[in-house]
Amino acid sequence: MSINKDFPLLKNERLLKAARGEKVDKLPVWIMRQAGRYLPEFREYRKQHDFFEICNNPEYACEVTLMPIRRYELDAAIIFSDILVIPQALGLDVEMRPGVGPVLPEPLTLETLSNLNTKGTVKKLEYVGQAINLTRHKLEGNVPLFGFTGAPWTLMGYMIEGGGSKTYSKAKKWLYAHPQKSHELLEILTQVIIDYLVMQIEYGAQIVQVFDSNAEYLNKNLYSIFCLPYLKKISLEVRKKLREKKLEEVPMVLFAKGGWYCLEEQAELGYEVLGVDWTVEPKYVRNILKNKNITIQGNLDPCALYSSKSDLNSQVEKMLNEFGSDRYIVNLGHGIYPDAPIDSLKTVVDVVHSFEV
Ligand SMILES: Cc1c2[nH]c(c1CCC(=O)O)Cc1[nH]c(c(CCC(=O)O)c1C)Cc1[nH]c(c(CCC(=O)O)c1C)Cc1[nH]c(c(C)c1CCC(=O)O)C2
Repeated sequence: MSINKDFPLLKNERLLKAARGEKVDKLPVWIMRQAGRYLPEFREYRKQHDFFEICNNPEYACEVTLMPIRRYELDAAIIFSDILVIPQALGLDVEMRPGVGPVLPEPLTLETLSNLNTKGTVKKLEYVGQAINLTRHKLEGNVPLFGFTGAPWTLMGYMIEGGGSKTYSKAKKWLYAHPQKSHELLEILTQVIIDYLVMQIEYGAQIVQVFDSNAEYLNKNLYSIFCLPYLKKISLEVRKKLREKKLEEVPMVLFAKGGWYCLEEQAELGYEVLGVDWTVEPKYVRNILKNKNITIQGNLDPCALYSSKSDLNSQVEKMLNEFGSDRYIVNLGHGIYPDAPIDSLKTVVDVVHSFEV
């Protein structure tokens, strides 16, 4: 499959500028899970197509990626896919069950670790690259396009638990009882993630985000042993491989949800942008990261979208004032919920774009 690299000129560089620490005309805003079930047009589309059918088909994935861009003046698109396509490509079955979420009927065990298909894994994910390539063209340069991946620990969690979990105690058991096997798995995932991100960038992703959604179940000690080294390897190796392939570097975002306990350490991993959730105060974040040349992304509580319009207005304004307009990308502190009122998102975007930088 060839890659069409004759890309349209990017007309809105706000988000990439903020990521690189350059001056912006207005604050950039995008929303995690912006292409999702809160959109009536997405729910309609899902009646016709299975979740992974959309992920697998570049034209479907492109169509769904564009839905929020048509409706709102967002400053970035994020390719429609899922973090669990990596476990799938490694040979695990993943089902998306309505009302339940992702289910892996046969979770990974110590015994099946050696059965993972580690050869040609990224080749199997090329359909994501094709979706990115098509979408980058269809966006006509209106906004930049995010690629993304799950972080090693977050993927490990889903693979061992067989889906989401309240405690991630089965996956954490590996960390305490089987540290060697844990490192073996994390290393396998890290290698796939590096090549997966490089592939996405080669196909046209203009910025990439690493989702470590399960950071909140660990602590500084565990995160230092089982996450930080792999996250650093990812940023360093991706950049090295881009240079070797003579591809342009793109900004990298790390979103370690609930990972405030090691924010300072995250700043040393080589990511331009760090995402933070709503449980951490803007002033705390700015203080820890001052003089670190890091852009902050976040952190409105997704539930704030249930507020009245005037309350939502003041909450967003308060957040913008507290973070300040230097090196800041506006987002929620986690993905938008399926029952979020669709007008609330317009309110957020309007407040952000009328904020004087
Ligand atoms: C942990 C995680 C997953 N997937 C993802 C993460 C990291 C972000 C996070 O922490 O929320 C990432 C993801 N998943 C999806 C995107 C698409 C792009 C976007 O709009 O942001 C992205 C960036 C689509 C999706 N991924 C999923 C949906 C909803 C499923 C459906 O349409 O039936 C969408 C639109 C399903 C999914 N996929 C996953 C879960 C836990 C669920 C169930 C929760 C839910 O139902 O909302 C795994």
